[in-house]
Amino acid sequence: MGKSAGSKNPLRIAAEAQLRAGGDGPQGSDDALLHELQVHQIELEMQNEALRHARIEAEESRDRYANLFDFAPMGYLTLSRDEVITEANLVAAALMRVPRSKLNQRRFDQFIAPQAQDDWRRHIAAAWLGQTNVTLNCELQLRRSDGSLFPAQLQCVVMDMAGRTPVMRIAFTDITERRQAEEERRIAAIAFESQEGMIVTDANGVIIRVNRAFAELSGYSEAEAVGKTPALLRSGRHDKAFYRSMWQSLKDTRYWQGEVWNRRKNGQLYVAWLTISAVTTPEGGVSHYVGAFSDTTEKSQAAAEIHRLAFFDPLTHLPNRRLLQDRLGHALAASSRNGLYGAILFLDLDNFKTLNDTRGHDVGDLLLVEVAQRVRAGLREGDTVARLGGDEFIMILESLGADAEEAALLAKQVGEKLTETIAQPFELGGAEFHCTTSIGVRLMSAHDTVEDLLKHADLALYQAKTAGRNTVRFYDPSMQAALDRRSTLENELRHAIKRGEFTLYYQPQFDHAHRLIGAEALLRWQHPRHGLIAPEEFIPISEQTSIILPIGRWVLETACAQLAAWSHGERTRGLMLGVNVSARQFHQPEFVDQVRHVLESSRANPQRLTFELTESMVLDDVPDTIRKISTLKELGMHFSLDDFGTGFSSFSCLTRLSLDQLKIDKSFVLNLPDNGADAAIVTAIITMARSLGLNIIAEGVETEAQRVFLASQGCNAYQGHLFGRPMPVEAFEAFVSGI
Ligand SMILES: Nc1nc2c(ncn2[C@@H]2O[C@@H]3COP(=O)(O)O[C@H]4[C@@H](O)[C@H](n5cnc6c(=O)[nH]c(N)nc65)O[C@@H]4COP(=O)(O)O[C@H]3[C@H]2O)c(=O)[nH]1
Repeated sequence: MGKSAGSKNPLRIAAEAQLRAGGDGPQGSDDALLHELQVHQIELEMQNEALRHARIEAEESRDRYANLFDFAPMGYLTLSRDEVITEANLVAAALMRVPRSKLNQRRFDQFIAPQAQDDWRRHIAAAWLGQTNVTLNCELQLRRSDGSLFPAQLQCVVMDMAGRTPVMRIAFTDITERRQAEEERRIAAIAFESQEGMIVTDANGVIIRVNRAFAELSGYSEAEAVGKTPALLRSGRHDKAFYRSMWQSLKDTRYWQGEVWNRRKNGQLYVAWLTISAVTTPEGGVSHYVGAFSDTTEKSQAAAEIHRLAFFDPLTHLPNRRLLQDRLGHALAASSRNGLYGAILFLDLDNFKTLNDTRGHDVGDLLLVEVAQRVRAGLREGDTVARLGGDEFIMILESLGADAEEAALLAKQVGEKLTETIAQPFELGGAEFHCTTSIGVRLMSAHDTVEDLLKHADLALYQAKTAGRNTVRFYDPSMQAALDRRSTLENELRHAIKRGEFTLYYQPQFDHAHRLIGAEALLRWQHPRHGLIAPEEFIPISEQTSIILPIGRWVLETACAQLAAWSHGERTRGLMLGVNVSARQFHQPEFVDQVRHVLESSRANPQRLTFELTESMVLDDVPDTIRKISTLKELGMHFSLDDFGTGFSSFSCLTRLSLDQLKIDKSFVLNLPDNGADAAIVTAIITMARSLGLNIIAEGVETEAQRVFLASQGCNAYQGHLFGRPMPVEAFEAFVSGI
């Protein structure tokens, strides 16, 4: 047992020191043994004391660990190799909503959501297979004991148990809040990068963030905007009061929305729909302002444009047919409320087609715009003026009076005022233009319908036109009868040729020395019931329905046959024969061949044949006219321009046409020589014809005074009642023999 002092352990040295301090040292061998025993006793006591201390420390440390284990902010579980929970802390039990005692011995996969089972199997298999003491992280959906689910983050580690079967420790937390926060952040980020421009300012209105749409809409980059205030966008279109009321609303309700005019960086103005919300702190103060705006310029412009296109005529900006019908409906309702008569006026420009055909559609459009302005200016504020299309305008005059006669008188006065205003010369593309109008009027009272009103006003207009134009006419039921007659005539016209109802009349033409030089062939329709019908009644109908083509051919054949017959007569063989050709007939592609064929089969001398063309048909297609005239002239034919002066043929156009003759329209001859304007026109026409080397003939010469004036100006041929009326061939031949 004895040991040398040099190899003594510290415990023994301490025990011996303690014994020495007691004063008893070893004297003999018994004493030495006793001493030794005493030393051992002291050593044992000291060891016991040390062990007691160690145990107390171990117990304290275990309690600390148990507390940490139980109250750590995470759930802790220990799983056996067969995944049974062998240990769980209180937080784990709380998270699973189950008492800790019930958690133990349950399989952990019972707490995994069904849809997460596969994931869990994968993770756990990897964990068992992988290295020990290495942490494996995963996020899984867990299922509480009450069946509710929650997202959790798990850290799993397989612990090496020093020879014993390894266990798995799992630490897990509920990440519901983190997930929600992430989701909200994602939504906020997406919302912030929406199509709307977004601005976030601090409580002082200094911009701290803007989104991409802001940069696109305003033209300012984020760097340019941050640090400034939204005054950067100001257009200057709103006054101080506007912004005052905006701030007041933000102060009162923490919210404002409305339309604002903003200005882009490039100076362009735009309309924006702006919403501003204040972000408040829990204490109730404002921490930020969030503004969202979208450019609504196009939307408001598009809405206005759609409205304009749907209800207004794009040329004159007057209401169109749709809006007119709507307004008429309102006018009728008003009339039934107040018992007052109104009127609708249907206005149509006389000769608009001629202007359009001769001066082009652009000039036609200018006239329509001017007319629209004059009509609008000539009516009261509340009256409606609409354009139906073409040159047709409708006016609604409301509340004219309780008495029909009185209302009719007022409507008539308005109509006459309008015709006067439109009769004032127009300045169109640098040239003066005179225009007249026809107006049909229909009184309007409560029991009328929109359809009837429009139909009757149209009939009245038709009557105004047939009454010689430039007039105002009221609706009269007899107009319907006239229309019926027109459609009957149209039907009958289709059969008139084969029934042999057409005939040609011949009107003589004389030269300045009163020698008969020729005749104009004028068509007549010998109607079985209505007697002789003048061409002005049926030619327009036949032109509209293309019946003019067989009629024109019949006229040509008959006239050529007549020329051929006259070539045998002493007094008739030298006569020229004028034949009217309609536009449709002339412009048909086979016209030249048709003429050639008729000339050949009739054996008429083309040198004696003059085609009378009107100005408007020539101008319809000038190249076609030039081509056809020159081909037919090669056969020896002549060409005369009929109704000259009513159209707008230009000097240069006339020179290109290789005409032989100009015919002064009878409307200019009618008031000669007293009407100064007509006299001036006639003089100008004659001078122009002479300068072009053309013959000139005046038609509609009824008086000697007219003839004398025409002769004094250099006119060298005449046609008119003064010389002879149109007559059937027999009468004409007798007329020729009698000269
Ligand atoms: N107030 C008045 N009138 C006079 C006088 N002298 C002749 N007239 C009329 O003036 C018209 C002259 O014919 P237009 O200008 O070619 O005008 C013609 C012509 O454009 C067209 N027309 C006549 N026959 C034919 C035809 O065969 N084919 C075609 N396409 N049109 C025809 O019908 C129009 C009217 O013919 P009409 O009724 O026969 O009317 C004829 C004739 O009767 C006069 O001194 N005073």
